[in-house]
Amino acid sequence: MGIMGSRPTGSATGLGVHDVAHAFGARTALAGVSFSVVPGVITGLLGPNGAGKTTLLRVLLGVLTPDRGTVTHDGRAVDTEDRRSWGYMPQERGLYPAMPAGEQVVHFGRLHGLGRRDAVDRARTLLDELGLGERWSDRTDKLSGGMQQRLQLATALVHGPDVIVLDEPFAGLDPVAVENLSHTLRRRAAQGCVVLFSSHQLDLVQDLCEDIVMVDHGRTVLEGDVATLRTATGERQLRVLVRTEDRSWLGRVPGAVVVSDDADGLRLALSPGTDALAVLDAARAAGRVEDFGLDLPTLSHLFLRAAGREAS
Ligand SMILES: Nc1ncnc2c1ncn2[C@@H]1O[C@H](COP(=O)(O)OP(=O)(O)OP(=O)(O)O)[C@@H](O)[C@H]1O
Repeated sequence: MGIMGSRPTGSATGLGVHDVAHAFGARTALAGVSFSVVPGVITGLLGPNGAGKTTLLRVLLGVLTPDRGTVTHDGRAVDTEDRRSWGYMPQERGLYPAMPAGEQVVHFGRLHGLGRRDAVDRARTLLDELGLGERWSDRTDKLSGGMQQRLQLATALVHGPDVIVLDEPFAGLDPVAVENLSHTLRRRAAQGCVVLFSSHQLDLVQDLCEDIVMVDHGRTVLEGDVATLRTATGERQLRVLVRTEDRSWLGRVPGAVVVSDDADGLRLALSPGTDALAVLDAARAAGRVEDFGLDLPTLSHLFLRAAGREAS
């Protein structure tokens, strides 16, 4: 049983995944996963390679029929018609290499039934939003990998879907592109869209996700509101750069354990209930403190804990 955050699950609005299980031959990819994605709340489906994320997204999209379980939208079982209106960005690229970037987006808009003028307007707005406005006329295969990824996203968003599902959208992107894509997803969520994406890069997406579903070996190990999950442990880490070789002051602060001690300073794990300011005062009494900060546990840390992999 995983640890659950504060947001109520099983809500009738948004997407619902109910007890989905699937095996490929003898290999169990999903062992009964349930969660919901609330409109307006960016939700990350997180887990290591092979956890079952892509399999789950394929079930959501109806590409794969699971051995067991159902998918609902606003409390109703989803059908092909519903899914056709969604925006989906698969992990593998599906763009026409020789087609110019802008035309590619227009083409997908037309497939969704948009008139040409409307499709062109939306494509222009989207390429500008994704930082590809200057590349409208360039052949798709002349764009960099990260640009093609953003173009793929544009093709998934051109028809203005209210359900957006993305498989590893951040893989291979540089920090600027990550920020750009994050901004686009935040905007869609703020407009009330359902936004679900998968990632194995937990710490890269921890500031973007509001809700998470963490899976491991086809099971949910952690689920809920990120802020609640990160604060709930009561653990903190204190970074302190103190100008002294003396470490004897550490003996006077119970509840602080040294995690690392290097050029960046000391990193101390504070057990729940430890007064971080008292620890900082002890450091200041020992020497000049040039920098300090208090961090919550990272999503990787929470994953390792929840999945019982701390020792590895
Ligand atoms: N078509 C398939 N045939 C056989 N086994 C499969 C197939 N697709 C996935 N699997 C297996 O199911 C499990 C889950 O795979 P899945 O691709 O869903 O993981 P993932 O979480 O998306 O991983 P990654 O982060 O590496 O993309 C793995 O053990 C994988 O080998």
